[in-house]
Amino acid sequence: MTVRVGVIGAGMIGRDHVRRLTDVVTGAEVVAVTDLDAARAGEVAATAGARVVPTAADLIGQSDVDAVLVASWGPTHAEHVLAAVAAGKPVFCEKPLATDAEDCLRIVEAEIAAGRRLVQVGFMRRYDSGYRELKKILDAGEIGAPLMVHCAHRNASVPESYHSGMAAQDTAVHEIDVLRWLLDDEIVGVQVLTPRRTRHAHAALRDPQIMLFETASGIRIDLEVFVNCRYGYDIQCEAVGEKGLARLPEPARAAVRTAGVTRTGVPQDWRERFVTAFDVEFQEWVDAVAVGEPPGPSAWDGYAATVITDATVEALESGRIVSVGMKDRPAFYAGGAR
Ligand SMILES: NC(=O)C1=CN([C@@H]2O[C@H](COP(=O)(O)OP(=O)(O)OC[C@H]3O[C@@H](n4cnc5c(N)ncnc54)[C@H](O)[C@@H]3O)[C@@H](O)[C@H]2O)C=CC1
Ligand SMILES: O=C1[C@@H](O)[C@H](O)[C@@H](O)[C@H](O)[C@H]1O
Repeated sequence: MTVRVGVIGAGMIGRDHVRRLTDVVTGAEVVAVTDLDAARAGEVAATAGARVVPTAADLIGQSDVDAVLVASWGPTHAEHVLAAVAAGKPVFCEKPLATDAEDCLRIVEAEIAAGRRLVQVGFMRRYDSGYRELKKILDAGEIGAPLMVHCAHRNASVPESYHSGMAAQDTAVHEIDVLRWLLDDEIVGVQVLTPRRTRHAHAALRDPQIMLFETASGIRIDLEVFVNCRYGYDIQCEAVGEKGLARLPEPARAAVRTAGVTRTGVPQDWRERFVTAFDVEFQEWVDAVAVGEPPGPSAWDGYAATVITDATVEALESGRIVSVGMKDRPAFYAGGAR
């Protein structure tokens, strides 16, 4: 079966996912695209031989749209996801599931009422081969019980519109999700430390930040978020356990030796670093939709990520240790932080 996809949002990532669904993934076809900017929608639709539809509501209602991809601005996600669930259609929503925890809960409730898993949130790191290798090592108990995890998330630079809260909401949200999944544990508390500010950050931006998370079982996680590091896009993760440690592999790159030095390139942005993870993420989503299986990261994971990022922003603003106030996980989403 070919999964016919309708796409809401034809901006930077929407355009890239249309290319992926058209040229990389098998078993999918983009049939309709909508964007507030009709010209942009037209341009992107043309690359896939799809048609332009005026609004998101129209697109979700099209009879030949089997599944929906939401790649519009974060504050619009909840409305589109709720409409897709109401129509009984599988929906892939780029992160965040919603910018507000209450909206995330509304989606959770709607999905439970629908009686089957329809929502997948775009946490692509769970599809990265390096993170998957780490997960296998941890699950097999090779390093013993994990005690600490040291992480870094560095971007070369960010636009002027990026504000201090986005370090959690837009950037650390990926670690928050992947660490819940890796450790099969819940984050229960957070503190944020602010070192000396880099002179490359614009005046109102706290950069870098050190986020300290504690899990329910007592694992301590330190995460450096540094979004003006200048040298490239760099993701680090090292789990230390009772009898060893496991470190996320560097992306494979040739080492060049010349003029007395060895050098290995650093990816320049997240698209380059996680391109294969995105490809695998979409192939697995399409395969799951085609056979009616439950998709990947759930609406519950989207809710958890938003609650934890909210607590992280509060910790940054207050300077205090903040407890994460998460509801109990419904049985519908049983199976750990997956
Ligand atoms: N998984 C990842 O690593 C990444 C995820 N994202 C997420 O993807 C989403 C989109 O980000 P970008 O592509 O960078 O933004 P963008 O601003 O480049 O594109 C968003 C597009 O959505 C359209 N749009 C907004 N509201 C709409 C609505 N109600 N109906 C139809 N179209 C609408 C806008 O006109 C724009 O063309 C965000 O939620 C962002 O957090 C973005 C970058 C990386
Ligand atoms: O999702 C992403 C961006 O929105 C965010 O701004 C970056 O910091 C992340 O590395 C990237 O994966």
